[in-house]
Amino acid sequence: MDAKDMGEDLEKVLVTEEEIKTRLREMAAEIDAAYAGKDLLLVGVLKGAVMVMADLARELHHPAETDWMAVSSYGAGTTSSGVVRILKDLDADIKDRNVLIVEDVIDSGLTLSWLVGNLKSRGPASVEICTMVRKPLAFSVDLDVKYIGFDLPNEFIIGYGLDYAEKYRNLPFIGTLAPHVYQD
Ligand SMILES: O=P(O)(O)OC[C@H]1O[C@H](OP(=O)(O)OP(=O)(O)O)[C@H](O)[C@@H]1O
Ligand code: HPA
Repeated sequence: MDAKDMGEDLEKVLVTEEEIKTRLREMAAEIDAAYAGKDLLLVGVLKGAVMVMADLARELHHPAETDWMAVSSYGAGTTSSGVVRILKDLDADIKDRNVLIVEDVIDSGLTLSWLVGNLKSRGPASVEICTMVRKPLAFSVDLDVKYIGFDLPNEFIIGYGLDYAEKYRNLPFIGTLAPHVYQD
């Protein structure tokens, strides 16, 4: 799917496919340097992080392992409920392991603050966060985010894993939707 398939539904492109690729390469280089000679487990948060995980993992030289969690924090709408439930837990035991959480977006920060607390309670050697997008609301939450693709304004975004009612995850760029889509 691409911009031309969106017709009138696309408002604007905020981050192009090329910009995402370039930034991912830079982030992968930082992660390679930080974890050189160390164990590394990438933990993707389903479903949004699928694209970031797939592309980031392939940019890494590190033989990192991957695992997945599914948590529910958003319903079908566009605001966080703040209530987080584990829908699918990790397969791996993370005791004494270096965990790097991979996310598509940190918005209110509620999902990640809960997840970091949950993972830290399992006795890992370290827990860090890598996200493609961070939004300004997350500044009000005490979250140390080591690797950030892009800081974007407080608008609802779609593409590159990010959905509106499960659609538009398969866009190669990050953008916003025309207002009529929400009203239809
Ligand atoms: O910082 P927050 O306000 O908590 O929002 C961030 C969370 O919201 C999105 O997931 P979502 O619940 O939409 O599920 P999805 O990844 O399956 O789309 C995103 O992938 C993060 O996990
Ligand atoms: O802006 C967003 N878009 C899609 N999913 C999201 N989950 C949190 N914020 C967003």
